[in-house]
Amino acid sequence: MIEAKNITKRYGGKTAVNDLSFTVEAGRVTGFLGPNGAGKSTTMRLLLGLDRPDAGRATINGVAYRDLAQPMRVVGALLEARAVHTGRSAYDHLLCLAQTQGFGKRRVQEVIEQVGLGSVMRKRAGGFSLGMSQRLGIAAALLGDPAALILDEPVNGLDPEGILWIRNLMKSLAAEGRAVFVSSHLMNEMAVTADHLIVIGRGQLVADCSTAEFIERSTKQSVLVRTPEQEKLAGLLRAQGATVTETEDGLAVVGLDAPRISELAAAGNLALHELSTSRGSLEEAFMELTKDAVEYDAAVPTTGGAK
Ligand SMILES: Nc1ncnc2c1ncn2[C@@H]1O[C@H](COP(=O)(O)OP(=O)(O)OP(=O)(O)O)[C@@H](O)[C@H]1O
Repeated sequence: MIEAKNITKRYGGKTAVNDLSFTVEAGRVTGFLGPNGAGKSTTMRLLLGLDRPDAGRATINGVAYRDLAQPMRVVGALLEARAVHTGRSAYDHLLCLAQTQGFGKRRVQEVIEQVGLGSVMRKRAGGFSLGMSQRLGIAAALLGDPAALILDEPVNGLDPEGILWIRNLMKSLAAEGRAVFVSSHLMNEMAVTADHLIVIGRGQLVADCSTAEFIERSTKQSVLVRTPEQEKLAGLLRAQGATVTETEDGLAVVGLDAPRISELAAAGNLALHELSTSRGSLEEAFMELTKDAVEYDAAVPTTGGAK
């Protein structure tokens, strides 16, 4: 379990992370979302002991990273895949890392196979594509068979095949009982990958809830209605408290669901030519939510995790 308790980090006059608390539970993928500059990388660096918080405490399985006797056995991290730039082969790079922690050649071979780099393991890692570098970075993170993983924007710059691969890997690592904490600024990607979401804006917590709950609460449902009697129906629906907008496609109705609209139309003897329900874009909801962290601080559920 990864835990941040009231962590704050300032750089000069800039507060990058502001009194942030959350828990990343084992056995699920927790998405860490926020627009660029929200403080995601800083938070991950604080969790990994690469920076010291000005206030608060970050722990992994109850212990601060710097106090872990064998950190790679507890938490694996992918921060900057390109940081792997090296003249060494992928195999030698991993072997060096492994030896610092007392892992053998067999473990190196295992993680190489796990990330699909078997055929290129003798090639110079410096010449790897971004996708291959990401795989190598993940192999390094997995070396110690850690209970927790911290991955900063692992899908950035990857092709669709690479994105799918990382998505499935994260899910399977969580299914094995690990705590998987993954940052992204892409809401749609996290919606299909994460079980739980922690959303920050301007260094502050904006939401901490299940992905399903986030989607349910954040996107407005609207119903498109086509009828030859547009004005009459619009009047009927407004009288029931719905917000009705006349668009080129028909009436866009918010505040009443499709069954209720059809009942009201039937009662009013009005024909319906189309009735379809849609949800607003998740990406739009996310941008709206994070555009002003303070304004939206209390607007979204913070169930489970925020302590
Ligand atoms: N070493 C530093 N010195 C000064 N300011 C910093 C430093 N590191 C981060 N910041 C500032 O802190 C804020 C949070 O940055 P951070 O990189 O954590 O955000 P992020 O959510 O990871 O964004 P991105 O997705 O763009 O990486 C930004 O305003 C950034 O400019």
